[in-house]
Amino acid sequence: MGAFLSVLWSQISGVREVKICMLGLDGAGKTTLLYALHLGTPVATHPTIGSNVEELQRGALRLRVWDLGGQSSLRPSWRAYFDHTAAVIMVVDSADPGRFGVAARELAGVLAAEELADAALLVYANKQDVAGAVGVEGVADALGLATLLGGDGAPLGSRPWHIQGGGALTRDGIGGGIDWIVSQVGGK
Ligand SMILES: Nc1nc2c(ncn2[C@@H]2O[C@H](COP(=O)(O)OP(=O)(O)OP(=O)(O)O)[C@@H](O)[C@H]2O)c(=O)[nH]1
Ligand SMILES: [Mg+2]
Repeated sequence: MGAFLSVLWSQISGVREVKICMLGLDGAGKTTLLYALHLGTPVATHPTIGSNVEELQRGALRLRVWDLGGQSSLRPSWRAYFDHTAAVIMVVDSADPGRFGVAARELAGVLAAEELADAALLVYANKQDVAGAVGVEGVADALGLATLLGGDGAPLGSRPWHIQGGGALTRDGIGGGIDWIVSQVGGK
């Protein structure tokens, strides 16, 4: 019924709502990124217990962005949010290479969910402002993105994906990441 009303509303108003799930390990910067996008200014954050949700308007698209708490005890509940998700934003702390392996495993688990079979993937290599942070290519390699998503025969098949570097605190690169998502989901 909810989905029916949503389709009806989009036909009447011309505005289409798109669901996005933002996830990643605790402390990666998801909540900071959500509010940098929503408010345009840095906010003080606390570890998220559960989720936050905000809407971003981009032309006729209304992006409903869910920010899911990343502590290990919360990760099993991510899947409850996946239905009807058009795009996933995986936020990675580029200054914490010791946890790239865990992030890669969590990402592989997420993308294996059948609800996300058609979802586009944006990896946001956050905290590029921190001295010694690993660059975008290094993060992509560490997560094994090309191998996981390399097309036919790859463990996770093929789907549109993109990696964007930047900083949620400095707001570098945040617009570019969202523009890419809009380019992927805008025509669907
Ligand atoms: N230097 C730097 N610090 C950042 C950046 N983004 C976030 N932080 C800091 O990282 C810490 C964690 O940020 P959060 O946004 O709360 O992290 P989270 O991913 O939402 O964490 P959980 O809610 O526990 O999953 C905070 O102290 C932020 O200020 C960034 O781009 N650069
Ligand atoms: Mg949070």
